[in-house]
Amino acid sequence: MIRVLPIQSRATTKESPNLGRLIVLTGPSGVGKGTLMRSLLQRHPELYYSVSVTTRSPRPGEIDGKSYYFISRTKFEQLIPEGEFLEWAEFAGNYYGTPREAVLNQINSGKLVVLEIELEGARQIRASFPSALSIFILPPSFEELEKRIRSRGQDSEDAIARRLHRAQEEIKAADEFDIQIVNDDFKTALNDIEAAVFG
Ligand SMILES: Nc1ncnc2c1ncn2[C@@H]1O[C@H](COP(=O)(O)OP(=O)(O)OP(=O)(O)O)[C@@H](O)[C@H]1O
Ligand SMILES: Nc1nc2c(ncn2[C@@H]2O[C@H](COP(=O)(O)O)[C@@H](O)[C@H]2O)c(=O)[nH]1
Repeated sequence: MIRVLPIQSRATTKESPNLGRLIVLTGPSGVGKGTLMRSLLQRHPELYYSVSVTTRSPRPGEIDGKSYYFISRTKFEQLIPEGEFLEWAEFAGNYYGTPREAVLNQINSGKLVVLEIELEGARQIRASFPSALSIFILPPSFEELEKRIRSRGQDSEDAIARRLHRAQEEIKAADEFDIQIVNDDFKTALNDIEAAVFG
């Protein structure tokens, strides 16, 4: 049986200096969130990266339990009412969610916990954890975003179209978040994220 912990509020976090903090990295698909995240984790292995649950099929090279926990739609839909997700959303035809218990345990043990998630989930986290640091990653241009999604070579034409369509809406929401960083020069963007998290 998995124990469901209460969601931490801003007040709880402020009153308990030993508690960790959530950091949310969001932005359109293909902007480079995952690549930036991996580099950030190499520089700072003390960060805890939350492995998400998804109903998407694994891409070549993706490992269950490391890239994602890959589960069926039926299983995901069972887990939602059981309160297993801190946030969840449907994105480009698949479900994605953040495992609640693992993340709350890490925060409670004082860790900085990093989530790399899409817009709707990031909004849910902002509502539940007002003290979370939220960072929106922007592409230098829409054309460059499309180039990056295509150069990754891992999505069907249909998936690319859905992701680009969604990206137009997501980019409009950038101002909702604490910090906006343009991922043009990779190292500059990485340094900017590092400064936002540790500065
Ligand atoms: N600053 C950059 N300049 C050029 N290419 C980049 C830059 N940052 C990332 N990329 C490349 O863009 C592609 C997409 O990056 P990545 O998969 O990290 O995006 P993402 O935002 O995590 O996408 P998704 O949300 O769909 O998982 C990759 O091929 C990556 O190497
Ligand atoms: N709301 C959530 N979004 C998530 C989560 N894990 C990943 N994502 C986002 O989904 C899209 C698509 O990812 P891909 O791996 O299929 O390219 C991307 O924006 C991810 O950041 C999650 O747990 N919750």
